[in-house]
Amino acid sequence: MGRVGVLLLNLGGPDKLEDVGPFLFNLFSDPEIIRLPFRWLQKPLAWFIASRRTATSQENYKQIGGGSPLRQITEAQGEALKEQLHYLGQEANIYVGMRYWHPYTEEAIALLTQDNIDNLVILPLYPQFSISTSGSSFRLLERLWQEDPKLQRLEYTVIPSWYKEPGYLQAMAELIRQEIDQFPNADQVHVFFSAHGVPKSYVEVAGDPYQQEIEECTALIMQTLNRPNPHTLAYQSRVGPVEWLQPYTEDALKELGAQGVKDLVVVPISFVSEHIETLQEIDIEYREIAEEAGIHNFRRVPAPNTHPVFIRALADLVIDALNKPSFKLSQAAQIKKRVKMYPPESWEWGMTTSAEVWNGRIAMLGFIALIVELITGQGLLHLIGILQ
Ligand SMILES: C=CC1=C(C)c2cc3[nH]c(cc4nc(cc5[nH]c(cc1n2)c(C)c5CCC(=O)O)C(CCC(=O)O)=C4C)c(C)c3C=C
Ligand SMILES: [Fe+2]
Ligand SMILES: [Fe+2]
Repeated sequence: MGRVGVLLLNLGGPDKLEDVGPFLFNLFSDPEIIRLPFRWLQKPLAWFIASRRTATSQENYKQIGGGSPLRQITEAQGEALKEQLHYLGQEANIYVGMRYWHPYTEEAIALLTQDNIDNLVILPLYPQFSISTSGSSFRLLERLWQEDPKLQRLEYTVIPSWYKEPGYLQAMAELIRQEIDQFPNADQVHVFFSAHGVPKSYVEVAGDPYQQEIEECTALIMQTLNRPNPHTLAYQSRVGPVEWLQPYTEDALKELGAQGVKDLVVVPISFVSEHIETLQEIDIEYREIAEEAGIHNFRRVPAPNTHPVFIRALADLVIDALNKPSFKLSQAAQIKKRVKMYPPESWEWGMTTSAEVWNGRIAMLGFIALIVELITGQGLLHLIGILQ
C-alpha cells in the first residue's frame, strides 16, 4: 500500500487574542460561510465584519483563557489515532489541516507531499456534513488538487461524514450516561442536544444535508444510550439577522424551564473537541439562561476529545476507508449537492486560501466597502444579512 497518511480536517481557532481578528477575517472570507451575490465583495465585507466582531469575540476568548484549545486537542487526537492505528497493525502519519487558522490545510498538504505519502485518507473531524464545514474544506482541497500536479498522483479517499459510526455513538452514549448518572433521578433528566446552527437557506435552498444528519445522529445516540430520558434537539451560535435552523438553543431552554424542567444535561453534538462554543457559549451563556429559566441543575456532557472509544472509532473509519473503493472529492461534492451553492464556473474567483491573513491591500478593499456601506446607507450589508 505504500506510505499511508491521514489528513484530519478541522475549523481551527485563534491561539491567542491577537489572532482573533485575522482568524475571523479568514472565516468570513470563505464563500461557504457568507454567500454573496457579488464575489468581489467577499474580502472587503470579510474585513468589515471581522473588524466589527473582533472585540466581542476577543471578550469570549478571554473567558476561556485567551485562545482556542482546538489546535492542542486536535493534535492530541491525531497522536492518539496514530497510536491506535499502530495497535491495529496500520502504520500511518497523521496531518492536521485547519480551515481558518494554523496549521492551515495548505501547510498539512505541503508536509504530506514532503513525506511522500502514497495513500491518503481525508477525515473531517465533523461527524455530520455541512456545506459550511466539511464542504468548505473539501472545496479548498479540490482547488489545491487542481493546482498541484504532485497531488494528482496521490491515491486518496474521502470520508464525507461518519455520524453513524458505532464507536462514535457508543462514546457519546457513555459520556451522556456518566453525566445523567450524577443525578439522583437519572431517568428523568432532560437530555438536551445542542448542535451548531447554520442558516436555514443552506438546508432549504442549497440542499445541505446537515439538518437531516444531525436529526438522525441524535436519534441514533438516544437509541445507543438506551435510557427512557426525554430529549430535545436545538441549534446554537446563530450569527447575523437571517433565519437559522430552529429551535434556537436559548428559546428551547426557556421553554423547558417554563415547563418545569429542573435537571438537564447539554450534549454538544456537531463537534468533537472542546472549543469556544462549549466552554464559553454553553458553559457560561446558556447556563445563565437556563438558570434564569429555573433549570437549576445544569450539566454539560464533555466533547469526545481523546476518549479511547472515540479514538478507536476514528481508527476503524480509517481502516475501513483504506479497504473500500476510494471516494473522491468531486463525489463528496455531488452527493452533497454543494454545486447548487454557486455556479461552478464562478466559485474559484472568490475562493480564499486560509493562508492569507489581512494585509494593507485587503484593508484598502475594506475601506472601499466602508464607503459603499456609507453610500448605500447600511442597506447593502444588512441585506446581505450577516452583521450583528
Ligand atoms: C459543525 C460545526 C460548525 C458549523 C456548522 C459552523 C457554521 C458556521 N459558523 C459560523 C460563524 C462562526 N463560527 C465561529 C467559530 C466556530 N465555529 C465552529 C463550528 C461550526 N461552525 C467552531 C468549532 C468554532 C470555534 C473554534 C474555536 O475557536 O474554538 C466563529 C468565531 C467565534 C465567534 O466569534 O463566535 C464564527 C463567527 C457561520 C456563519 C456558520 C455557517 C454558515
Ligand atoms: Fe462556526
Ligand atoms: Fe459559531
